[in-house]
Formats: sequence, structure tokens, C-alpha cells
Amino acid sequence: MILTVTLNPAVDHTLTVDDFPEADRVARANAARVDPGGKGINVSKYLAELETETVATGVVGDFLGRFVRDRLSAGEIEGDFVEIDGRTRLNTTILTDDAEFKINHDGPRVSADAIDELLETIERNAPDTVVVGGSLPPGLGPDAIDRIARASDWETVVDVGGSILEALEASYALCKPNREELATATGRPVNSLEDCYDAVETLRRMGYDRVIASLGADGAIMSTPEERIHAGALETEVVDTVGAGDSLLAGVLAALDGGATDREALRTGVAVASRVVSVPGTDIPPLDELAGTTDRVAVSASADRSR
Ligand SMILES: Nc1ncnc2c1ncn2[C@@H]1O[C@H](COP(=O)(O)OP(=O)(O)O)[C@@H](O)[C@H]1O
Ligand SMILES: O=P(O)(O)OC[C@H]1O[C@](O)(COP(=O)(O)O)[C@@H](O)[C@@H]1O
Repeated sequence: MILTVTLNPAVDHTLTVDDFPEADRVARANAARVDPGGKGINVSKYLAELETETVATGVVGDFLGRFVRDRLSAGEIEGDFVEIDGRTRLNTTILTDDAEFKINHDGPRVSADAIDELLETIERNAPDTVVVGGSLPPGLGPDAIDRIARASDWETVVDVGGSILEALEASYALCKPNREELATATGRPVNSLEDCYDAVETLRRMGYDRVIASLGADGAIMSTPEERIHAGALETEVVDTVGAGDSLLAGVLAALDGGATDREALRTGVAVASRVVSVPGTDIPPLDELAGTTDRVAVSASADRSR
């Protein structure tokens, strides 16, 4: 079972406008949606759609926290959250025909005591894998994630910002930075695919057994103890990339959970992400009958890291 931890959940508010707002003028949204979000919660949403056993945990508070609980429950996604005094945040994405703009709130202050309660929650659910995803709220530092990774013998996977990746000290089974997060975590250039491979090797040496770097329209690369792999992105009509990285990670984890090889898992992740970027917000597109999509993902791999 794959349990996700979102230390800073979000309610994702997605607005579609014809023209991006101008100062001192009212912009009209012709579409709006509200989704329970935050990286770990999104991973659980996609895992559930991929019929992989999952429990979403984290800290939630006030009416937006109740919205997260209620919408996950309505979607039959098991949740086991710690209640805090603060209010779960609202993150806003504005979509125009050719661009997206995102404003993420810092979130409520969370005390280290909440981590004690969260560790009890995680232990009670007895997961095989724990995924910690997203930003840290005010009051928590990277040591909170290290505490979770060291608390028991579950495998820990992280999808967190670059500065957090750099600061973590425990050992991790896998991390999933995007291009910007990879650059921040390693201080290395990430312009070419070779640059990204070199940066990913640097990250592996920092305590991550496997590293997946998601590269937007350039697909994703994965470095394992055995090889390095590239999976090309699929040509797709992109509506909204929010949730893209979470869905890539969910596809990889679901495939690995089903016994797939690393190469097949990366292909599955890219296939899932190609469907997710085709829908607004973190709406869940149909993720069944993936085989046809996965087969279209081009993969190359090499055991030779010198090239
Ligand atoms: N423009 C795009 N065209 C096709 N696929 C995309 C595009 N942007 C993202 N994806 C898919 O989503 C995955 C994750 O996207 P990315 O933007 O790297 O993640 P994040 O949301 O973490 O920044 C990519 O590896 C790719 O498979
Ligand atoms: O686009 P990604 O990286 O897959 O993650 C999307 C999710 O991350 C968020 O942008 C939150 O990210 P942060 O926790 O880094 O602020 C949510 O609003 C959204 O649900």
C-alpha cells in the first residue's frame, strides 16, 4: 500500500479567462473549478484511478480542510488526516488560451507536534511506501520529512522543492524533481539532456537511490543503480500542466507496485501525465486502457553513464 503525506495541502481553484487580468480592470472567468490538491493528495487521486491501494494523509484545517476531506471521501479515496488550528490554503491557477499562471499560498502554520500525530497515523496504516509531496508550511522544516523517512522500514519517496531536496539528510528510495527543482537542488545547469543526466547523478549521490527528473515537453529521465533511462513526452493538446508531475510519479509508482521494470514504469508515468495535462485543474481523466498510450512512449536506456 502506498500512503501519501501532504504537509501543505491545497484547494486548487482553477479559472479560465479569455484575456489575462489587467491592473484596475475586472477580468471575467468563463469557467472555474475547485479540486482537492497538494502534491501528495494528487498522487493518491491518480493512484486510486490506477486501482493501486493508497491512503492520503497530511494536515488539514478549517472549512477548506473539510472540503479536502469531503471531496476525497466523495471520490472514494481513503483519507486519514490530522486536524490543525490553521486553515488549509487556496492555490489559484489562471488559464488563458496559451498560458497558465499559478499563485500558491504559503499555507497555515503547522507545529512539530502535528508531525508526532502524523507519525502515529502513518504507523497505524502500515504502508509499504510513503510518498511525501509538496511544499512545507510555515513552522516545518526538512527535518520533519527526515523524521518520517527514519520512523520505520517503509520506503520513502519525495516530490518536494529543490532547496528541500538539497537539505534532506535521510536516505530515500526515489525523488522526482522537475527541471527547475533539479537545478535548485544541485546548483548545476539543466539546459541539455546531458546536463540533466549529470545533475541527476549528483542528486543520486546526495542520498536518493533512484531519481526521476520530469522535463515537461521533453518527457522524463530516470537514473537507477543499474541504468539511466529517457522517456519522451507524448504529443498532446496541453490544457493545464498542474498535476503533471504528480501524475507522472503516480504512474511510475503504480507500475512498480505492479511489478513493472523501471523502464516500463517510466513509460507508464509519461503515459498517465500525457492524459492529465489534457484536462483542466487536477481533474482525473480516465486512466484505464493505458496500454495503447504507454506503447507509444519512446524509451531509451543505457548502463553506461560516461556518455
Ligand atoms: N507540454 C507538454 N507536452 C507533453 N507532455 C507534457 C508537457 N508538459 C508536461 N508533460 C508531461 O508531464 C510530465 C511532468 O511534467 P513537468 O512539467 O515536468 O512536471 P511538474 O508538474 O512537476 O513541473 C512530463 O514528464 C511529461 O510527460
Ligand atoms: O504541478 P505539480 O508539481 O504536479 O503539483 C500540483 C500541485 O502542487 C501545488 O501546486 C502545490 O505545490 P506546492 O506544495 O509546491 O506549493 C498544488 O496547488 C497542486 O495541487
